[in-house]
Amino acid sequence: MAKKPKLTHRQQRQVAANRNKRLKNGPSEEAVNSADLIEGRVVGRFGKHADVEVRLADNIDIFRCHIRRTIDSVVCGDDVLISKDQHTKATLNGVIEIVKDRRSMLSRPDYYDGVKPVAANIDQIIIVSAVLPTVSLNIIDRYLVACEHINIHPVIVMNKVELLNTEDEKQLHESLEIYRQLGYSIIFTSCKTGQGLDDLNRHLSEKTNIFVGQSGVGKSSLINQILPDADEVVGDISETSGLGQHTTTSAKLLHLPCGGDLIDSPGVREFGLWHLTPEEVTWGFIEFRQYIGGCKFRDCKHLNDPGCMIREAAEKGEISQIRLDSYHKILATMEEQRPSYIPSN
Ligand SMILES: Nc1nc2c(ncn2[C@@H]2O[C@H](COP(=O)(O)OP(=O)(O)OP(=O)(O)O)[C@@H](O)[C@H]2O)c(=O)[nH]1
Ligand SMILES: [Zn+2]
Repeated sequence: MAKKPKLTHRQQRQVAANRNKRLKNGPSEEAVNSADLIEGRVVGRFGKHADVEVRLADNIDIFRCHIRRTIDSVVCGDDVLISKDQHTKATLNGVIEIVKDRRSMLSRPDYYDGVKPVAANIDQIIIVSAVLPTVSLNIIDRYLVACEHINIHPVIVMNKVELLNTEDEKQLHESLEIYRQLGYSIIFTSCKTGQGLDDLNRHLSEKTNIFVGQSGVGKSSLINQILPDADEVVGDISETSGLGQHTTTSAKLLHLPCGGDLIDSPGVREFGLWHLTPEEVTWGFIEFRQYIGGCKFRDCKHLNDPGCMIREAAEKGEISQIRLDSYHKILATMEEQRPSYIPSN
C-alpha cells in the first residue's frame, strides 16, 4: 500500500486552492482529498506532460501526468504528489497536484522568462573536462562558481587521461592540487581504457547527479560507460537549442546501476554564470569567503585597491594567485557571455 503523504500547511492550502478552483470550473471535476494523493518523482518532462515514477513496495509505476494549472513549474527531479486521473480509463494517467519544496534547483537562460528551471533536487554536479587539447582551469572555475552559487556539490572529472604521457599527467596532478586543497574531489577517467570509472561510480552512487562540461569532453561517452542502456549519441550535437528559443527540451532522470541517479538533457548541460552578480562570483570562490567584508573599501574590486584583503591573502600565499587571476578573468568576460536577451544585473 502507498504511504499516505503528510502535507505541510502550505501544501494543504495548495490542495484546497486547487480543489476550489476545480469546483468553480464545473461539477464534473472530482474533488481531491489529500488522502488520495500519491507520492512520486518526476523522471521525464516534455511539452505539457511529465512522467512521474511511483514506487510502491517492490513495484515501480510510471504515471503520465498533466500538470495542474496553478503550479508554476515542474521539472525533472521534482518530488510531487499526484492524483490519479479520473477521466481516462488508463490506470497510469495522473495529475500533478503539488510540487514539494526543492532542496536545489538548476536553471538556464530562456528567451521568454529570463531564467527557466530545468532540474530540481540535484545533489551533485560532475564537471567534465578533457585533458587534451588543453585543460582550462578558468572553465573549471566557472563551473565551480556556478555550483557554489546554487549550493550543489561539485566533482571534477578529467577525462581522456590515457592520452597523456607520464610527465604530462604528473604536471596535471600538480596544477590541480589547489582544487584538492580546497576540498574538491578530482577523478581521472578514460572511456577508452576504463580507468577511473569505478571511482566515478562510487562518487555517483546514492546521489542525483548531472554532467556538465564543454562540447567534446566526453560527457556522452562517460554516461554510456556508466549506463550502457542510455544510448547517448557520442560526438553528435544533441540539440540546436540556440539557448531556449522554441525548443521543447526534454529532460530525463535515469537510474544508474551503481545506485545513483542521473538527470540529463541539453538544457541541463548548459548552465553558466551569466545571471550572477560580481559579489556572487566572489562568493563562489570558496577560499575568498573568509576575507569578504574585510577590505578597506566597500566596493573593493579586489584588484589594485588599497587595503584589499583578498589581494593581500594572495600575496601572502594564503590563496592561489592563479585562482585570483581566474576570478578577474571571469568578471571581465561575464558581460559578453550573457545572452543578449537576458537583462544585466
Ligand atoms: N581518447 C579518448 N577519446 C574520448 C574519450 N571519451 C570520449 N572520447 C571521444 O571524444 C569525442 C567526444 O565525445 P562525446 O562523449 O560526444 O563528448 P560530449 O562531451 O558528450 O560532447 P557534446 O555532446 O557535444 O556535449 C568522441 O569522439 C569520443 O569518442 C576518452 O576517454 N579518450
Ligand atoms: Zn578587496
